[in-house]
Amino acid sequence: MPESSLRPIYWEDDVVAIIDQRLLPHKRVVLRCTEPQQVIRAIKTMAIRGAPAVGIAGAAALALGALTLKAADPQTFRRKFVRLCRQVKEARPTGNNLSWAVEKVYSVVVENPEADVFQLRRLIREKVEALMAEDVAANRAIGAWGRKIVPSGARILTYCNAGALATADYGTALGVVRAAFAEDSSIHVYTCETRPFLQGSRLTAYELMVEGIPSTLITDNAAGSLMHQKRIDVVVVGADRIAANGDTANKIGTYTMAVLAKANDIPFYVAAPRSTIDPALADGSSIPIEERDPREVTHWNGRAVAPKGMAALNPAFDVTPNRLITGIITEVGVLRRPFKRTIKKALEA
Ligand SMILES: CSC[C@H]1O[C@H](OP(=O)(O)O)[C@H](O)[C@@H]1O
Repeated sequence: MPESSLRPIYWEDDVVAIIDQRLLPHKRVVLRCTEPQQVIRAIKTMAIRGAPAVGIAGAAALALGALTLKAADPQTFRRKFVRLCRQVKEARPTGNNLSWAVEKVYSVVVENPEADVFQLRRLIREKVEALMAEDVAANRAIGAWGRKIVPSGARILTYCNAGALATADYGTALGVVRAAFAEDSSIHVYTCETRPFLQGSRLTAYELMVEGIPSTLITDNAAGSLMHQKRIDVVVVGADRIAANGDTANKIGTYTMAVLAKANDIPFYVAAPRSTIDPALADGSSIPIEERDPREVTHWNGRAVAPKGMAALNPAFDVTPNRLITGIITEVGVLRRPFKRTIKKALEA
């Protein structure tokens, strides 16, 4: 059992335990994975979700693969392992953390050309555990930097779930909230439900209730009205992929929140570790946007909401242009314009 009940993924000896977030907040079911395909399926079905958590899960899938791959010699092991790395990377396309984590784990294999299969298995497992610890440390640092942008008694609007459940623990946007609350119990969080997967009403609300942080659930449609009534002081969201110029992909609807914040002169911050930044992308125009099953829109809990046969669009993310972003809160500081320069500097820190 992990030290924090909100850790979405943890090791039980050589088993990868994953909380099935599709069933939260009312049921806590743990998926116990012994094969990489089980973890890949958990990522695809969003049993585990959240860019950093998906990266950690992808890395854990590789550690399971290293244990279960049938390879009599290191060459066969390496050949099969490369194939598995490609499979894991394809599990979800938008978040940068998945491919980033796979590359980090694969680098262990490349950097140890003389290692035998047993040594590679150990080195890969150690790398995965290090990535988990590094993500938690990064989130706590994001919280420490981020609390400085939260005014005393602030009413914070957040979107989707960028909490402990979306990372290895503690969260990014909710890491900022946790750090601010630790110093100022008068803050108040407004969490958007975040249709259609309801990460806000099911997961963020769950985290805030568990932590005893004053909070209110709102429909996505209510956000603009609250901002217009001057009932929101700052918006803080997570991210799935940040381009070199600061354009940011995040849950569908984030762009709407950014436009509304701009229209109401409310600061809009993105909170993310550097593992979410994709320096190879000059801007957000080429960030791959995952299209998910339209039934996530037309149905809920297996029951039809829309008429039978109704077509539905279900892009899982949108891209917020950097001009709508006040700052990007990372583990090495709050990045401001010009993002191309400050992001480059942050990646070199
Ligand atoms: C810590 S940022 C997590 C990020 O991932 C979420 O997407 P999904 O639930 O589809 O994995 C959302 O965009 C969050 O902001």
